[in-house]
Amino acid sequence: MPPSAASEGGVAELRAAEVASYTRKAVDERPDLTIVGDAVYDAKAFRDEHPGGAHFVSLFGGRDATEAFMEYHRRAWPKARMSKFFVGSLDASEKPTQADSAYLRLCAEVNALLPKGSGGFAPPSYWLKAAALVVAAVSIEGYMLLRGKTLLLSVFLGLVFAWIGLNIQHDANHGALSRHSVINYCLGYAQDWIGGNMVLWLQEHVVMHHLHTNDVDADPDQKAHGVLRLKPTDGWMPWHALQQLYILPGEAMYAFKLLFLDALELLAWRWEGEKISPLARALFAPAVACKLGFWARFVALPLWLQPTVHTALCICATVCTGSFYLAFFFFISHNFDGVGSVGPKGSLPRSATFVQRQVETSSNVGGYWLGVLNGGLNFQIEHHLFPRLHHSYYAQIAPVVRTHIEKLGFKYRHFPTVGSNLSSMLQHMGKMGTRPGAEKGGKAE
Ligand code: HEM
Repeated sequence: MPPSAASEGGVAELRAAEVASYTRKAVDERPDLTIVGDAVYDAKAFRDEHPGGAHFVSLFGGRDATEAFMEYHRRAWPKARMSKFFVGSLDASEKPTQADSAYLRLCAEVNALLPKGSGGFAPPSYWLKAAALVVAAVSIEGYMLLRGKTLLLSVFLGLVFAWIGLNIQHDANHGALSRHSVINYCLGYAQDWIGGNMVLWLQEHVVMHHLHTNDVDADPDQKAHGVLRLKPTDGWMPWHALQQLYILPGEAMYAFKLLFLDALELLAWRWEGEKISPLARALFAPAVACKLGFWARFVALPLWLQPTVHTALCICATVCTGSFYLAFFFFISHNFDGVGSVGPKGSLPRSATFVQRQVETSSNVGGYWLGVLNGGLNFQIEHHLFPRLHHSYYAQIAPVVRTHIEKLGFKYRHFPTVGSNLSSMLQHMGKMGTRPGAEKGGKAE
């Protein structure tokens, strides 16, 4: 018996009629399905009707999308409207993910602050900034191809790449630029233009990092493979005692992983050991083509035109500058003294509410103008709470968010300057780098 599309009770009626029930493991093996709350939906059928674009739904094929829906739409799941895609219920042995009612109340407050009819998408003035960045990137790169590279321009190009990452690709790949999904989708490829990869970024950032921020097992940004010790659950190695010294140069070196090693992850269709949903496989061929295109355009062509060590150094200068700038700002916003970590032995249990998990694992720094430069990502708390809200609104909503969060009794960290945030990050790295027990004269782990 199909559920009544018009009634909120449709799912309950179906359940009474003994609909199929799925364990989480069964859904994990069925990328065409997705879980929302206590119900299972046909993601493959729904994705082409998704107003935000098929790729976002595809990436959640085989996963639980309860919190993804909540944070990307700022409202409760439209159960009745989705009843035609309902295929069964979550098995009674499983605990359904609950929507966070305090978060939904905050969403209503924030939605009321947005300009009428904007939907929280980019205001017209934003497009001038985006156009200026694209023109700058293309002109500098074109000029250097024709006239030869200089180290200074190469470093500046790296900064422009980073600003494109922060101001264009980031919003586009969170679906926050335009209500027209095709615009977000196309501009999402700005990530490939600057040397990254859109599909890997979506998996790493949208699917994993945003929903599992600072989770000791699930946040890919917290996996440092022994190079760094970021949280108390990581094992200690002697070189961690020096991690405050090598963290900053390491952020520049991260470029080489993004540019080259990521290709291996792409070919294996996974990120940090976590599979990318097979439902999103249509993104594979464009991703490989873009990667090859970047190597041809940015590495092979300049070296073919001017095969010198200087050209190679200039290429490295651009990618290392871009990598440093991006990694620096992301790193200080989730790694600072007193930051929360989620999961067993973390400071927050996974059962903590969505709001608490997002707010206590992130921090803000600076104010409006840093937001203009960095695509609002200095307002990391607002960004983590509302990733599909265009960054130009973050400074405006921040005071309301802060009041709401503090009323809930959660910690809201806002560093006044980049220097104070940096020093807190180094303090955190120093604490994590100290041999566990050493400060009390105890034994190492
Ligand atoms: C992860 C990134 C996602 C983005 C950027 C995104 C974006 C959007 C946008 C722009 C809309 C139309 C405007 C709106 O209704 O707010 C929309 C609607 C919708 N999306 Fe998504 N979406 C995402 C993920 C998902 C997922 C994972 C699901 C569920 C499997 C989902 C289910 C829906 C539904 C059901 C609607 C229609 C809502 C309604 O009419 O009330 N979305 N989405």
